[in-house]
Amino acid sequence: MFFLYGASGHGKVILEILKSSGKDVYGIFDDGNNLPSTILEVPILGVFSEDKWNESYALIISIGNNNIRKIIVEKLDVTFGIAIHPKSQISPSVKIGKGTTLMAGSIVNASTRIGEHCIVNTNASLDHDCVIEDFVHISPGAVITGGVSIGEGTHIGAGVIVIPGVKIGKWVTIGAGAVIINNIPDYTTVVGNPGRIIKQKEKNG
Ligand SMILES: CC(=O)SCCNC(=O)CCNC(=O)[C@H](O)C(C)(C)COP(=O)(O)OP(=O)(O)OC[C@H]1O[C@@H](n2cnc3c(N)ncnc32)[C@H](O)[C@@H]1OP(=O)(O)O
Repeated sequence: MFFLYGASGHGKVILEILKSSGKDVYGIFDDGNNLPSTILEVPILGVFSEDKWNESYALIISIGNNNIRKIIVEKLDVTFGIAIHPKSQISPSVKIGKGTTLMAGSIVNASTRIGEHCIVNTNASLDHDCVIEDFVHISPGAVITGGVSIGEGTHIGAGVIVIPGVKIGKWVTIGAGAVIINNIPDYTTVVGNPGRIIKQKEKNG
C-alpha cells in the first residue's frame, strides 16, 4: 500500500502507474488549499502528519519540481517506495533508488544507475552506463544516450537529446528540444541545438 505526497497532475500519473501495477494508494498528502476531497477516487489527506501515517506503507513524493521534492524528502522520516509502469523496459542490471518513478514507455538500458526521488517520464530513454544522481527529472521523450552523467536536481526538458559520454552538472535546466553535445556546468539553464547557456542560477531550482 502507498501514500503519495502531491495531488497534482503528476500525482495522478503516479497514482495510475501504481494502480496499473496492481498496487493500491491509500491517500494523498498535499499542503495546498481548496483541494478536492478525492483525486481519481483516492482521498486527499491534507498536510502530512504522523497520526495519518502508517509505518507499513510506502510514500512517493508526486511533485514534479525537483527542489520542492528534495525539501519535502529532507523533512520526512518515512519509507519511500518506487513506481515503475508495467509498460516500461528496465534492464535487470539497472539500479534504481527509493522514491523514483518510471513512466509508461520509459526505457533504461544495461548498467545505468538512477538515484533517489528521480522521475523518468513518459517515453524517455536512458541508455547503457548512465549515472543519474538524486532528484533528477528526465522529461517526456528525452533521449539520454550511453555513458551520460547527470548531477543532482537537474531537469532535462521534453525531447532533449544528450550525446554519449556528456557530463551534465547539478541543478541544471535543459530546455525542451535541446541537443547537448558538450559538458554542462552546475546551476545553468541551457537551450537550443547545439545547447548554449542562457542563464546562471544562484541556487537550486
Ligand atoms: C509531463 C510534463 O509536463 S514534464 C515537464 C516538461 N517540461 C519541459 O520540458 C519544459 C522545459 N522548459 C523550457 O524549455 C523553458 O522554456 C526553459 C526552462 C528553458 C526557459 O525558461 P525561462 O528560464 O523562463 O526562460 P525564458 O522563457 O525567459 O526564455 C529565455 C530565452 O530562451 C528561449 N528559450 C526558452 N526555452 C527554449 C527552448 N526550449 N528552446 C530554445 N529556446 C528557448 C526564449 O525564446 C528566450 O529567448 P530570447 O531571450 O531570445 O527571447
